[in-house]
Amino acid sequence: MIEARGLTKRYGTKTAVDELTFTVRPGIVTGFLGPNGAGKSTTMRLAIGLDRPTGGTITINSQRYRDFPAPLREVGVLLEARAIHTGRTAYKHLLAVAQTHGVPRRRVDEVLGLVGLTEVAGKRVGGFSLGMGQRLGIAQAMLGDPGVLILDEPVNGLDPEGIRWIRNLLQTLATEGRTIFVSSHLMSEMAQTATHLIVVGRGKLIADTSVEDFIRSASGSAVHVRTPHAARLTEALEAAGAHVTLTGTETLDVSDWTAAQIGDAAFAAGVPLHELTPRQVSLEDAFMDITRDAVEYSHGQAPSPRVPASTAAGHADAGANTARGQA
Ligand SMILES: Nc1ncnc2c1ncn2[C@@H]1O[C@H](COP(=O)(O)OP(=O)(O)OP(=O)(O)O)[C@@H](O)[C@H]1O
Repeated sequence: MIEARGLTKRYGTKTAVDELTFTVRPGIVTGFLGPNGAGKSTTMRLAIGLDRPTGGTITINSQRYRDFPAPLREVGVLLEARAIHTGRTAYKHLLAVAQTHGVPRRRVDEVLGLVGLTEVAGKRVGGFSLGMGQRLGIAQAMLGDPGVLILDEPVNGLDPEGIRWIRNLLQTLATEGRTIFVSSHLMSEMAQTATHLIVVGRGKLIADTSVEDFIRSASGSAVHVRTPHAARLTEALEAAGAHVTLTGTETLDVSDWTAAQIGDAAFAAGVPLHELTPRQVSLEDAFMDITRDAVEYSHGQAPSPRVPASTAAGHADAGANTARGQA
């Protein structure tokens, strides 16, 4: 279990992590999602003691990382930028790490087998492809057979086969009861790997939700309606139980009703319609929508008018602990 409570990290005037509170539970893969610069790497670095928080705490199994007598046995870590001695063979590299942490030699063979590198164990790491390098990084993280894994963008730059492999491995390791915390800036990737999502933007918590809830709300449809009598139609639809968002003087969005139902209700209320357009929202769109403010801020652009599609309403429903209001 990983627990962040009011976790804050400032670099000068820059707040990289801003009062983050979340819990990463064992037995499932938890995705840590956010656009570039959202504070994911910083949070992970704080978790493993590579940096000290300006405020708040982050603990692993109720302890700070630096208080573990044998951290390798508690937490396996794969950070984005890895420093590996490229002249060494994969076997020698892992053996060197194992020996400095009191891990028996046979465990090196085990982790090489686990990540499918047994055949190339005698090859120099310098000649490894990106995918092989990632496998080696994961082998190293697994050396101490830790109950917690923290992986920063492990599928970055991998081919589809490599992505599928990591995905299956993480799910298997989670099923064994481990805590798996894995960052990414791609929603579609996380949707297929993780069970739970923690979404950050500009260092703040945006959503803490199950992937299932996120998908259910994001893929819900909305219908865009234009009518010269928007207020009257809203009243009629709401009286009939529809969820309506007025988006302009003549426009509204209706979620969870079909275009036919809305058309019939408008006809019954004697309201003319000028437009009736169903909209489907993709997962990636939903993610872009909830992190849009954070991305715009980091690019220094003025906020554009929000497209009030079903994602906005969907997001509000998406998580048990949706925290957009604080962002
Ligand atoms: N050592 C540092 N000094 C100053 N600013 C930093 C430092 N480390 C990170 N930052 C800033 O903190 C913010 C969060 O960075 P971080 O690398 O944690 O984000 P991220 O979500 O991991 O992004 P990415 O996906 O691009 O790696 C960024 O604006 C970054 O420029």
